[in-house]
Amino acid sequence: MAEILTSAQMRAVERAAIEAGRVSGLALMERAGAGVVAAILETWPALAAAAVPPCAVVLCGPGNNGGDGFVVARRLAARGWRVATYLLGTPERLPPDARAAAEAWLATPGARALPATALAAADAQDCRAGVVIDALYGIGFHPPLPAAAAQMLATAQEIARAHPAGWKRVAIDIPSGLAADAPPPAPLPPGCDLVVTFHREKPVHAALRAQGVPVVVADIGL
Ligand SMILES: NC(=O)C1=CN([C@@H]2O[C@H](COP(=O)(O)OP(=O)(O)OC[C@H]3O[C@@H](n4cnc5c(N)ncnc54)[C@H](O)[C@@H]3O)[C@@H](O)[C@H]2O)[C@H](O)CC1
Ligand SMILES: [K+]
Repeated sequence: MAEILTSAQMRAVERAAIEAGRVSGLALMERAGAGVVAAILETWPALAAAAVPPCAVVLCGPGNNGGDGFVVARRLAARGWRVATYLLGTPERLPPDARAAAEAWLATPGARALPATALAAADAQDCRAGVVIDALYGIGFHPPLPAAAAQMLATAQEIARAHPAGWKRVAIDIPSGLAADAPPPAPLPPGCDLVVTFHREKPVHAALRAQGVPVVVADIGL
């Protein structure tokens, strides 16, 4: 049974690797984003093989979880997907690694990088298959969930419900609104179809799996 790390232990592992010069925060973010994309394509091969490029709606939060979302957006767009990101906050206030990831995404030709207030379920009605990606909050989250974030997650559920056969809901690291180090409330808030975390599971993941939520642990070289 792989060990479970608390959020503080995870940060310590990350910090030690960065301070030892083995890796940068931005490289970890890039590996995290690549791990999320790999998990999506392995979980739903039909999306990878779709004749019509799938869509991705990426909800990006104010921190490095949001930064992971920008890496995922850029990598899916590079595979020909139709991608739009919605940022809760402003690029200027992102932490450095997330800002760099946002700028790399913004430099992508045709990148649709929108504010959170622009998110509407109608955005995706002409797209029959894709993923809604929750990159709002990860291990840095402490309840309660801000109303603006809750509204984005509710819209994401509407998008996925519009084409239930084709749209999947993916949470980066942790479904936003849940604390990393505590068991989630029962019943869970509106679900997600896949959670992709990094390096090791945190306490919340064991409980999510016990409630039937698939959890993939992506190796990010730590
Ligand atoms: N740990 C690793 O090895 C890696 C982590 N990555 C990703 O980074 C996030 C953690 O990022 P962080 O910036 O610390 O926090 P979040 O993005 O989870 O949260 C953003 C920000 O939001 C603020 N906040 C927290 N709770 C609330 C609240 N209730 N209301 C409003 N605002 C809130 C708080 O200030 C946070 O800083 C991790 O999950 C991974 O996705 C790396 O990319 C890869 C390696
Ligand atoms: K998340």
